[in-house]
Amino acid sequence: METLTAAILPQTIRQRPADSHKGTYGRIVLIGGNDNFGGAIIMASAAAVYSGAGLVTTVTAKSNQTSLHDRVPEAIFADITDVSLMVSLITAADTIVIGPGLGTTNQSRATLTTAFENIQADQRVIIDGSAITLVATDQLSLPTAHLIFTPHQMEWQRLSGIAIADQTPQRNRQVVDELHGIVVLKSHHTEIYTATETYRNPLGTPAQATGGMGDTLAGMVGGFVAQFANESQAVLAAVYSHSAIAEELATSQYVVLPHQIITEIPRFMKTHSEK
Ligand SMILES: NC(=O)C1=CN([C@@H]2O[C@H](COP(=O)(O)OP(=O)(O)OC[C@H]3O[C@@H](n4cnc5c(N)ncnc54)[C@H](O)[C@@H]3O)[C@@H](O)[C@H]2O)[C@@H](O)CC1
Ligand SMILES: Nc1ncnc2c1ncn2[C@@H]1O[C@H](COP(=O)(O)OP(=O)(O)O)[C@@H](O)[C@H]1O
Ligand SMILES: [Mg+2]
Repeated sequence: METLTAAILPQTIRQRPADSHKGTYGRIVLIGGNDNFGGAIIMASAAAVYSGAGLVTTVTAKSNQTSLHDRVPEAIFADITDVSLMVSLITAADTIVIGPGLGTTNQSRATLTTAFENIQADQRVIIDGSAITLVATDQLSLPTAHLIFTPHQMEWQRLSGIAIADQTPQRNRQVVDELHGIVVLKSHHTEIYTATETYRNPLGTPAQATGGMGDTLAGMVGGFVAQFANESQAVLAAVYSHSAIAEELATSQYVVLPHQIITEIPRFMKTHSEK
């Protein structure tokens, strides 16, 4: 297992060409946030915007519209019950993040199934939170695409069938190979399984143990893969940045809140970008 270092940052976070525009930096659609979990998709959306994604659309419950626009005016809102709109947004996207706050009701299941049916092979898809739980409990068939799963240990137990105590790199790798995607297995020592390598994130702090921290990471992963060509590097750089920012804040804070990490992303990326 390789240990991630800060070297991943300038390798991944490139200088922006002068003749670029928002279309250069990815069209990303985030799907999730029921009436109760609106905060999850708002944090994910904000993280994608602050990571530099070019155009961000959030497909969520109507009850979240005002809060979304208040917190993240850069994001476009779409009503999650408007199925034909969601399908057209998915069709036009480069990157899709699905699951933060989606919930596990019949409505959540219908949204996930429709999304999966309309995903295309060249798209990058981050599957997080409730979407992982639904794939596991309903044994949904996965779309053919560039899949990136971001489970915490309990979600990985549901998806892989491996009990938390038995989640060794060897056992995890067998399931990762069957999933045909990148897996970010989140814990106090997050591991990232790419097609060929396994990495350990040396950073992170218990100050991060608060709801919404993973929703924020899902949005960052989405924002990074939407912009940076090398998908594995983009995932590694997002994971590293999320924890590095948290560690910086934790030097003077007992707890680090997800929205505080989000606010710091543009400064952190500038400091650690390609020189
Ligand atoms: N403000 C919001 O709207 C929030 C919404 N959330 C959403 O709530 C839905 C359910 O997700 P949850 O993760 O809360 O619930 P889950 O039921 O999927 O997982 C939480 C359970 O897993 C256990 N667990 C074991 N190892 C863990 C580990 N390493 N990290 C985290 N938990 C571990 C916890 O103790 C807890 O019992 C998701 O869609 C998620 O996105 C949460 O992110 C919390 C914040
Ligand atoms: N003790 C800890 N040390 C380091 N990182 C942690 C710790 N606790 C939580 N985290 C990080 O916080 C995030 C939690 O993700 P998750 O459980 O999905 O949160 P949520 O779904 O509430 O947003 C992960 O990135 C995890 O690595
Ligand atoms: Mg989560």
